[in-house]
Amino acid sequence: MVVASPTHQIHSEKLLAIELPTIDLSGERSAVSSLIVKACDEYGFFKVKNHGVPHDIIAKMEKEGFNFFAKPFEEKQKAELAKPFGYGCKNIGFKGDTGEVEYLLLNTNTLSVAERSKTISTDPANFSSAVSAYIEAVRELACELLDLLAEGLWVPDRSVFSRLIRDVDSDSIIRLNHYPPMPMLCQDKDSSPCNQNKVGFGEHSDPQILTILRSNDVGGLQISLNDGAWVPVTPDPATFCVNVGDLLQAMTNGRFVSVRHKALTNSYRSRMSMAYFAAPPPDARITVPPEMISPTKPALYKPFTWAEFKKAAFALRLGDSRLGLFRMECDEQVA
Ligand SMILES: C=C1C[C@]23C[C@@]1(O)CC[C@H]2[C@@]12CC[C@H](O)[C@@](C)(C(=O)O1)[C@H]2[C@@H]3C(=O)O
Ligand SMILES: O=C(O)CCC(=O)C(=O)O
Ligand SMILES: [Fe+2]
Repeated sequence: MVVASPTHQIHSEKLLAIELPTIDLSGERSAVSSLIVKACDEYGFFKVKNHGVPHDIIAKMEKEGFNFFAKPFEEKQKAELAKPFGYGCKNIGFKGDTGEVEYLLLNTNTLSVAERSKTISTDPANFSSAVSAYIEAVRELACELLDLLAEGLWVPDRSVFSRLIRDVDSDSIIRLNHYPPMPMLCQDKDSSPCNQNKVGFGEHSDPQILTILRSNDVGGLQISLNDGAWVPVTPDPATFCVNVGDLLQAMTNGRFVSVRHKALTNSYRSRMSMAYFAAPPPDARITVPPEMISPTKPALYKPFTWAEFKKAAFALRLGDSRLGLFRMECDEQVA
């Protein structure tokens, strides 16, 4: 993991101005797989370009997202479905977390998208086809990245991770977040500068295997380094931002870390992000490839299913750490 270097500090904001690695997926395969492993080792976050997701598919999805969030609140509320799916505003999860965000959370199953579209759009067929095309393309990207990761880790079973996402019963989800512009907070007129953006989506790690995120050209995403410093991620609509989730941390026996991140609002401009959370089927057992366990690196986590992990995750607050409950030495009852 990266440690904050004082030379990178912007003193007035106490933020670091370092850039995440951007990996060109059109490069030579073994070089690309090594770079991805390096980025996961060092940051847990990286960007990808030449990712193969067609521009028109992204543009259609973004248009549907912006159209939806531009509707009057009463209209959007019609898409409030069984929690956690559907439209949500300010409330995140079941445990009282809040933020300056509104969102649409959908299961990625094609039939489910088609059904949900009826309450989301006045042109459900169009909405459904845009979302399904985006999900399919981003799922392919997630699978390719997971295969490259397995290759870079020298795991002989190259589809050990991607198989879980390709499964028809995969529990992957898609989330569209909209952060309306929010004037900055001024805490103390006389002493401190007015430089505090409001929290849109509070500090957390993503519970799934891998997250593939993109946003419009408005900044807001920040990631936490292991010394507690926050690093803003420069928005770049030409790339996808990829991050390790809790399950990938478990499946690499703690080698890759599911890095905590948060999203702040912008003072002047609307920000929209679209996140694909790649997850296995509920009954999938989360195991570590045998090559990643040795007498010097004994298994860190107890075996568990995604359903068990998800149940534990959704019973916790947004910022709580969940993997700790599944560590070998933890005696707490989690099932
Ligand atoms: C407070 C919560 C919201 C969340 C479920 C949880 O109990 C803890 C994890 C949260 C998170 C973060 C990443 C994704 O945005 C999300 C959909 C997920 O799978 O885990 C959210 C959950 C949510 O918003 O329901
Ligand atoms: O909006 C963002 O950039 C981050 C959103 C996020 O972390 C999430 O939806 O889990
Ligand atoms: Fe997240």
